[in-house]
Amino acid sequence: MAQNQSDLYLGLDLSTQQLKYTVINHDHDIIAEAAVHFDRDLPEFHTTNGAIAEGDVVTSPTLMWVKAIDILLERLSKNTDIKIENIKGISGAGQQHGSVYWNKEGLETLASLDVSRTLEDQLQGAFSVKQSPIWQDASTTSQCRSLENLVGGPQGLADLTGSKGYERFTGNQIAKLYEQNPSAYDATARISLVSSFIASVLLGQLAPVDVADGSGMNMMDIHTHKWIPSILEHCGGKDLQKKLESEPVEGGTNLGAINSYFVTRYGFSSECTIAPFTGDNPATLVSMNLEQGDCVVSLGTSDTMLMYLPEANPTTESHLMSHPTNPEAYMGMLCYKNGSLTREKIRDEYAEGDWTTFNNLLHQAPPGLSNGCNRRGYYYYMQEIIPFAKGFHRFENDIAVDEFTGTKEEVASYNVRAIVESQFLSMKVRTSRMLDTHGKSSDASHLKRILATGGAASNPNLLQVLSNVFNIPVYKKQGMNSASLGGALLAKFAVRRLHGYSGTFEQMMEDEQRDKVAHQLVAEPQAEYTEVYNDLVEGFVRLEQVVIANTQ
Ligand SMILES: Nc1ncnc2c1ncn2[C@@H]1O[C@H](COP(=O)(O)OP(=O)(O)O)[C@@H](O)[C@H]1O
Ligand SMILES: O=C(CO)[C@@H](O)[C@H](O)COP(=O)(O)O
Repeated sequence: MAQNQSDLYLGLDLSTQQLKYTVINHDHDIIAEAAVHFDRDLPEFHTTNGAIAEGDVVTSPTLMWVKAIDILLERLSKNTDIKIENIKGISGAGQQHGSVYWNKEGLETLASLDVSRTLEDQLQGAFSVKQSPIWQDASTTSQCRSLENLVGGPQGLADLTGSKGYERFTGNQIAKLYEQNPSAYDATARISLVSSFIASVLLGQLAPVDVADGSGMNMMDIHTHKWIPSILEHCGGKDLQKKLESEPVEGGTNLGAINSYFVTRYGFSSECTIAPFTGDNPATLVSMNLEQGDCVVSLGTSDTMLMYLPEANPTTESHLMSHPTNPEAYMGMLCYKNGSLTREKIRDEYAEGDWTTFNNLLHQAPPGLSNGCNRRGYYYYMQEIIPFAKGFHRFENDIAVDEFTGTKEEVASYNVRAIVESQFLSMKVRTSRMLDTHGKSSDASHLKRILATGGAASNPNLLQVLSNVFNIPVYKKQGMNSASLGGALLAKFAVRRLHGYSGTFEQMMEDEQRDKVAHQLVAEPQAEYTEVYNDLVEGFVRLEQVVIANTQ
């Protein structure tokens, strides 16, 4: 099958609040984008922002994701801009760390789908655990400590797997199930990540975990990309190796052709290739076409900072993940649970639930929030990952206060500015610590640009503060959904390799991307404010220690 100008590639992204698709052509132009929004389009599953939270236990109904696939593919097949039979490959991404538990019957059904019925109808009984634990879960602290103890402490686990023990990481979620619900664990034939779950559905059989998403499990050797047998046994007994079925695979691998169900029901070509699905953050990284000195800030449901790293220097404060397309390289990551949803809380409380009002209030408060009184705010509506803290904490002249003092409008503007500044200051402080660790081996110590993405990157006011806090310009790329775009590019890479291409992913991007000026400047540092933020760092770190001590 030769390459053809009419060839298309499909990327999917099953993130926290939506399932999205992006279709690209041979030149990487975006032909179509759409999404199924879980709360709005599937209210019968009763999620809030795509999840169901019961204290620290946070899950999503697995069947909701199945139904979202039905709806998204139905919409895709009706999109007249796309000839579905021209889609040569599919890949994509999932919110990281979340897990899906298949029972034996479920896998059998998957292998023999009836084309006259929906996936939802057929896969209702397919899962031994009906609520999938997701990345917002914070209920596995004891499993994290136990796993760290097994390998000599947090740094020991980070040295082996790229990260210390984190509550949301899949190995700790599996260990909790193994300990607390042995009957459900025993009824589990196979375990998927959210990413490999979608690939499995499209293949009609279990798909392997990809190495980049596999490094968000606390169970994979970050250097060899293989499962660590002693950790598997600790988390899930002797059976876990079997439940994962195979070792993780590198991005760009051909997993096989799409299941005939999708050929007959939606008109896909029977030659359409399925490539490994990765995590939404690694997929975002590959969509961004990074140059030296670039980092990515994704303001989605979570806020993340992503960076290409040529060498492994694991720390206990950041994540080191395998690179999605370069087996020799790594992705450094910071992840904040209190991203968009916590900004929404402040918007709803102080800005009438409206982003324009939020932006006006942001401009009313002085940058740095001083103006005769030093104000600081730390906002962790959910149990934060870095730092491990919870609750809303405000300070005036270093003294803890329940609320800022001032008129109603001043108080509103202080809270709006305080949340935005404190979120970006935390990122700046931890980015420079990460760079200090990697500085010897990487050019990343000289960050030159931030490439911004995610739903909140549509707000230029936030990006201006980001630029001022980091003192570097902020750029954006075409398209709404960087993770599904990354998925479409990974699909193309896999198809090109299947047909003999021997170059790297980066070479493919260099040679075949038509629009070379893909990043647009959206904010430049304003000299009068950048100094303010430099001066704030010391006080920010000091008061953050008080917050951490108060929430232990
Ligand atoms: N104008 C805006 N200003 C700030 N945040 C926004 C704006 N528009 C959307 N968002 C945020 O974007 C978030 C969704 O981002 P998105 O990347 O689509 O999420 P995910 O991929 O995690 O499902 C919403 O929760 C919302 O708070
Ligand atoms: O936990 C992490 C990364 O470690 C999150 O970033 C999830 O991957 C969810 O992503 P979004 O839905 O916010 O894009």
